[in-house]
Amino acid sequence: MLDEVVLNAQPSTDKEETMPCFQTPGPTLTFHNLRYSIKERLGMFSMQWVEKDILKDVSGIMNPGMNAIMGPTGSGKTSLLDVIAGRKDPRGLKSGQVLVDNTIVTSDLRLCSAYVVQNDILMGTLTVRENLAFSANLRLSRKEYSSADKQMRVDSVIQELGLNDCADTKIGTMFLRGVSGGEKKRCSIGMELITAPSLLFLDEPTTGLDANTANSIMELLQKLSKKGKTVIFSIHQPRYSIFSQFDHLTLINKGEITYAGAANRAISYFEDLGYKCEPFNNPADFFLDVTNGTMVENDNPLAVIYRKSPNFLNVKDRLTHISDALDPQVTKGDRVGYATPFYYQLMLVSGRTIRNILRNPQTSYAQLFLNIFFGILVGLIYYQIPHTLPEALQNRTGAFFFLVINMVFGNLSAVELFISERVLFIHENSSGFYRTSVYFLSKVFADLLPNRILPVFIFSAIPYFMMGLKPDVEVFFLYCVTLSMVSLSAVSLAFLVSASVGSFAMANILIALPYVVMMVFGGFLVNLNSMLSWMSWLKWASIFRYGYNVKSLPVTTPGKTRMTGDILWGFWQNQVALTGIMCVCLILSYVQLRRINRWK
Ligand SMILES: Nc1ncnc2c1ncn2[C@@H]1O[C@H](COP(=O)(O)OP(=O)(O)OP(=O)(O)O)[C@@H](O)[C@H]1O
Repeated sequence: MLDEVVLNAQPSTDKEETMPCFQTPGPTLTFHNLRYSIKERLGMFSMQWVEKDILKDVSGIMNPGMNAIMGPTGSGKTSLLDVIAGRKDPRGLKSGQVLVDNTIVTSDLRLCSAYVVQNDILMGTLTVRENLAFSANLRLSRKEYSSADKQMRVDSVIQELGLNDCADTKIGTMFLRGVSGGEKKRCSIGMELITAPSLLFLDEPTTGLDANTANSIMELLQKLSKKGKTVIFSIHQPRYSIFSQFDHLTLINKGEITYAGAANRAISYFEDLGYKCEPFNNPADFFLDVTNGTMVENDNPLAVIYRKSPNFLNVKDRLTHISDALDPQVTKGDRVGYATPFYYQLMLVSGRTIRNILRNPQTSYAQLFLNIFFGILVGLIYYQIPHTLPEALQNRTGAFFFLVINMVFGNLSAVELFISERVLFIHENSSGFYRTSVYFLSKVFADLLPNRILPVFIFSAIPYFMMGLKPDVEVFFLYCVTLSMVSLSAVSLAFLVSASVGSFAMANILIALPYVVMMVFGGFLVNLNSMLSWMSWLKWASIFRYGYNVKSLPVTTPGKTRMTGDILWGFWQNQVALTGIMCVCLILSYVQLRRINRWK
């Protein structure tokens, strides 16, 4: 289904037909008296919090064209961009409003606006065309766009962004060299242009790129702006050729605006204040030097001067007119829904997950190899278990404990399941690609189940026959079911940990703890009846215990081939308990995914 847009089609040559997405005129974005603050702890162990303003009473107007937000490191340019793009936690916004074409904007605008993040977030195992097709299929409504329309949109974006040469090259991963940095950035911009946005936000689009690539990215943005789009971006210290492409410049320092107006009038503004830009000095460097040089402790004299300047008074005047005409009942951004239905999203996201596993199979191979290796090892150690006591009992107990340990600890790799894609999920989910439930179910159906069940069956079969357990299909099946359930419960717990934390180090610590506690309460290392009663309840949560209980099933009893009702009843009780653990972990994982902080 990922191929809903036919991926290898030739780019259309009809210019008029392929460019409709770049014709919509951009809106005017205004922001009034924005004050944004964050809470900081007074000291590392302090219970007291202080509020720190990172945007202080900031107002401005951004028209269609190239709107740059510039300032020194930590000045608040990304924060300003995020607040006006609806990406920053709305709880921090203490006052002010953002309007798009004189209509109040809610933070749900992020679901339907275009925002290119600083670090390109793309699926590395997919090609440029496949990534763009993924965006088109999910973000363009099926009612309004046929497959051919979507394909045409992908082709036109590839053409417009000059991505023809690398359209069928993979983006690249840790193991795979892919497209260049500039091509990756173009592809990230293309992911957003697919929806034909008239308003485009970009966070530091040139950071990490060499001078020529940075220049070509900015030329591309300028081309878009010339077609009427409102392009708003933060940028740190651009070279002159880039600076000269700006239409509007907002200079910010310590959360306050020190200049806002036409970019080509900024030098004369500062020269009027007595700062001289040397003939060969880069204006961007000059502005940062002036800004940094005038800061006196917490005073920001340039911001004070700006607030008295005709530029600011003019902005204020226009903003007052807009405010007066405002209808507070009308908002943009609420009732924003997804462009595609649930089942369709599930097919596309699952398809991408499977494709990603197939193209990046190292972990799956390692998992399979480990299972086969341990299967043979267990089979050799406990080869043809004798039927006489005490060897029969000791070896069978040891063998089953070993099997269950492998089932549980063999799934440690599952903690990376979600962490490795966390940033991608947050970006796509908050940009309105798909629902959280879709992502969660795609992981369960396309990753968790197939990746964990197939190796378990291979692993289980090898030692079963080597150990000389009961040659009975029914018993073998029940034995495999138990080990699969042990594996799935252990994976679900790993998935819960993976969904709850953002770093591998934390996840490894958090998963090791319950696994070890469960092992202790598994019934092999300690007699559970002789334990302190207030501790012994932990046995009910032990995956090891329920898995280990299977040991009574496949015993070769000469002359007795059927299982008694008691044994079967005990067997199903264990399966119900394992299913319960699995379901609880999966439900909690889903809750954790929903709780992830999507704000910047
Ligand atoms: N969520 C947050 N939590 C804590 N501090 C924050 C948060 N967001 C922003 N800040 C602080 O606000 C200030 C402005 O940050 P911001 O990222 O907007 O600056 P910037 O100008 O974009 O810097 P840079 O060029 O280094 O990216 C910084 O001191 C930063 O530490």
